[in-house]
Amino acid sequence: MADVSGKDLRTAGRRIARIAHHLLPLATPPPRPLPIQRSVASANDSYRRVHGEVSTREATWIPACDESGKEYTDIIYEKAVGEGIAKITINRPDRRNAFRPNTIKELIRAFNDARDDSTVGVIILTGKGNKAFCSGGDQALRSSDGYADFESFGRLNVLDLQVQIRRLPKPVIAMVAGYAVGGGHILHMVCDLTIAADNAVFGQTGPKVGSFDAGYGSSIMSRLIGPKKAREMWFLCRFYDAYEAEKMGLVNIVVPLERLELETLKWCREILRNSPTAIRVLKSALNAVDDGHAGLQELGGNATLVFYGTEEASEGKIAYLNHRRPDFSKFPRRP
Ligand SMILES: CC(C)(COP(=O)(O)OP(=O)(O)OC[C@H]1O[C@@H](n2cnc3c(N)ncnc32)[C@H](O)[C@@H]1OP(=O)(O)O)[C@@H](O)C(=O)NCCC(=O)NCCSC(=O)c1cc(O)c2ccccc2c1O
Repeated sequence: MADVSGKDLRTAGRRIARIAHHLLPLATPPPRPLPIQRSVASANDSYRRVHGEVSTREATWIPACDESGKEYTDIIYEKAVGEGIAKITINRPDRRNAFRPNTIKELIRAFNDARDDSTVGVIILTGKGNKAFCSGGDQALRSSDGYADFESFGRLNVLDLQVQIRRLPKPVIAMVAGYAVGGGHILHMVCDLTIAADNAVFGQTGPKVGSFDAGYGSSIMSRLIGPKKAREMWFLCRFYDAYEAEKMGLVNIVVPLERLELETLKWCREILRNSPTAIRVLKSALNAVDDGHAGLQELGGNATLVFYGTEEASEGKIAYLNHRRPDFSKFPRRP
């Protein structure tokens, strides 16, 4: 039997007592919990003491571009100075920010840039002006095979954009003033969060104008608001105000129009205080089931990405490069 000193026994005793304290039912009844409101408030207070207030000041936006160096005509792409926030604005206000294929191509370029820019942690998607976030596909350009602007064939390239937003490893926040309808409503739904102004209006119009989105536009909506409400929204094509949308779970918060950007910035800054890797993995985890194999692939890719940073993964690579057997013996096989 191994030698066990009195000190070892005392240390073990203290450890057992500490663990038991967490596991056993308490002999005396626990103190009554604080009313929920007060305990949340005091938790928030202590968070604030350590981290400080989240700033609600305006951002300084500067124009951004992507590596193609091409000008944008249908969108405005900006980054906030020193903040890690990118803002992408659909800029066709005279058409209620309806998108044409070129708009989508520009959006895809800007989102790609924001994804690859490691100084960017959160992306805001919005529409120019207060009347609309986006009114969907430009119906004047609709042809028998999609939407066509400068080309002789049609496209439904907004579907690529939807997938891009879902897979983008950074939170995308829809900042909605005015109408988010048709394909514009689907765009806000595929974003991670939606901050709505009190003048926001949400709805599908497809069946009214001879269209439908049977992809994310249906499945994600059903997830967000439930199958019955999703049927109501698609079959009746009614519009809903911001508060109804909030009640349905379509939006995270409704704020006065004049506070829309400041509130959105506050949410961005609060997210940016948190671990980017945790957020990245959580976004893919939250999408994984709904996105099927593609969702698992995204989540799995994140696991590999994190694993590559470990000594265990490096051992495999170094052994290969040095033409020797890898020695994984020192790495724990955790329970
Ligand atoms: C959004 C509105 C409710 C706003 O009404 P309001 O009264 O405020 O403004 P006006 O109606 O006067 O509009 C001002 C001006 O903008 C033009 N406009 C607005 N929206 C569009 C649009 N989507 N396309 C083209 N033009 C638009 C409007 O004509 C006016 O111009 P004037 O020259 O006449 O002054 C209201 O505008 C509205 O209901 N808009 C239409 C909404 C709509 O039906 N959108 C299309 C749904 S289908 C879709 O988006 C879609 C796109 C895809 O890429 C898909 C891909 C794959 C599957 C499905 C897809 C899909 O369904």
